[in-house]
Amino acid sequence: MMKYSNQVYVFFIVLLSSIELSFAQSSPSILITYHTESGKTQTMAEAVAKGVQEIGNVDFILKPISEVKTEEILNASAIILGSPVYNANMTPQVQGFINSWPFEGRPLKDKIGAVFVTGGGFSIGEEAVMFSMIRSMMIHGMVIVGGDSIESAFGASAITGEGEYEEKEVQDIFLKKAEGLGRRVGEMVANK
Ligand SMILES: Cc1cc2nc3c(=O)[nH]c(=O)nc-3n(C[C@H](O)[C@H](O)[C@H](O)COP(=O)(O)O)c2cc1C
Repeated sequence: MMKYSNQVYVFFIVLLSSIELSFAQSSPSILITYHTESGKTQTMAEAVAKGVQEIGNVDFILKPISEVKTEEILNASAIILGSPVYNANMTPQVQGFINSWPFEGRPLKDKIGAVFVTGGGFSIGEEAVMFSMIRSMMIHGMVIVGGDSIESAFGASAITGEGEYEEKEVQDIFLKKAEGLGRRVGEMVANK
């Protein structure tokens, strides 16, 4: 009898350690989230996710801001946030989303933050919106990361409605910036 009770004891110890180990080894995750009305910002978000996927061992959640749960914000090692440009501002939905982030005790402090935007035209708000989102992330104590090229230094942006970009899908030149942003954040999270 004594022999069996020792075996049961050992079995439970092994079981508990493996549960503990699997929690300790759970891979870091990135929350990629966005607001979109006509799909352009979602297309950029998908390109960001493609970049993250290129880095193994980093999970990600890709969903619109309206579907994000507070635990997903709290559990993420990095948040990559996208907004269309509305009158040279982030959309009210994105601002409302940031305003809803938990602040007491600064639980977002030291998480990585990165941004992407789509705007109709050149220099009519896209960089201002990136900085506006970055400023809000910094209020939460987040550490900001830009894209992987000089052309995406502050984040990834796409022009969707002016000149040769009018009435077209989001062009490759912009999708590459979004992919590079995802890859860079993915690398940083994987090595954190
Ligand atoms: C109400 C409104 C205001 C806008 N204001 C601007 C603006 O100030 N600057 C700009 O570059 N684009 C502006 N746009 C264009 C959008 O930013 C652009 O079409 C964007 O790619 C839409 O993103 P979505 O397809 O993800 O909804 C505006 C669009 C709307 C509907």
